[in-house]
Amino acid sequence: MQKIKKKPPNRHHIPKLIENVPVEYKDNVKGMSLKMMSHEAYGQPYEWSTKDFEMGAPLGRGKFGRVYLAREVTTKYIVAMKVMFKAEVEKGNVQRQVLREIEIQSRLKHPNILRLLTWFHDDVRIYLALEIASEGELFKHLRNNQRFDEFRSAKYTYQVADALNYCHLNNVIHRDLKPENILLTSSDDIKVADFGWSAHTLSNKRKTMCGTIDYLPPEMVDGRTYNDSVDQWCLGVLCYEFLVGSAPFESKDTQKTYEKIRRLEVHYPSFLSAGAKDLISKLLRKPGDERITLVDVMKHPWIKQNMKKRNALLEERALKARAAGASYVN
Ligand SMILES: Nc1ncnc2c1ncn2[C@@H]1O[C@H](COP(=O)(O)OP(=O)(O)OP(=O)(O)O)[C@@H](O)[C@H]1O
Repeated sequence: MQKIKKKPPNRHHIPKLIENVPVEYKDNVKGMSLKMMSHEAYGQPYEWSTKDFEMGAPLGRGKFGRVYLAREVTTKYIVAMKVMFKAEVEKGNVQRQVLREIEIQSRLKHPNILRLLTWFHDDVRIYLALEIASEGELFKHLRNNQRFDEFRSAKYTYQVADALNYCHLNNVIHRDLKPENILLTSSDDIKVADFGWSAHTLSNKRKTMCGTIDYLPPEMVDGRTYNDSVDQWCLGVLCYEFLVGSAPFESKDTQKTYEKIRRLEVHYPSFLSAGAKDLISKLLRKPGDERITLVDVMKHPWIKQNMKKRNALLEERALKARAAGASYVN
């Protein structure tokens, strides 16, 4: 059978592209789309290089990379540019993980997964042009707030479940979910990041940092084989940490943490609602096949009720702000 080649969108597609864009943003999105379509790189093979980007302020620093705000010269499109030194990558013996991060992250296209827009390298460095998540690490927000309320936790849990479900449908297991690997956008939406680092991060951090073993599922603690249900376990730990402010198996002593995980020793504080407890306990099951599916997480009554209440609350606030003549943005 002949393969039908999908044509990239062109100017005639603009009305369709901006169909669902809120009226106040239509002109901006239209302008940006036109600029992108007239770019030399549009729909063509193109060799990106540092010449295409103006580098701005630093956004953060990882083990092997520094991340900067950057702007594509022609379109003025803002990205987060992760710059890694080849020598450091080689010294850390993480070439495979970098390739994996590039390979996985550039093919996953989901609203709650951080997009790798393009990448290139020179003799010394590797550059990853990533979608911007201007609110940075979720971890920072969690520590600033101590814990999130149920509305916020339910929304984030839903978005992470949606992202993971998409990964699993595409045969990708994240394996290293934790608030440090989740970024937040200016519209308070989740972007799951850090793909391809899991194997490295776990084996490395297990020795060096106690914190990261808190998310290990029992099958990994015991060195048994595992499948994608490890991500459901991690989602249970994450949802607990959103609501309580610390991970359920956290302990000063590594061995104690392992023991708590093995014994499924979870303390549910009294302020947790019955619905939240129900969802977390359905994710934190020792046998992987007993863990609630990600689709059922998204349909769980606690998630649905809280998302509904949150939307109603936001609408009410927006209406009040509009009535007061102020513009309300969330
Ligand atoms: N797309 C992005 N948008 C905004 N800020 C970002 C983005 N990507 C990374 N950052 C910021 O840069 C920091 C470092 O990111 P990076 O991915 O290098 O680090 P990491 O995940 O901590 O490191 P590693 O992958 O080496 O374990 C992040 O903690 C975050 O604050």
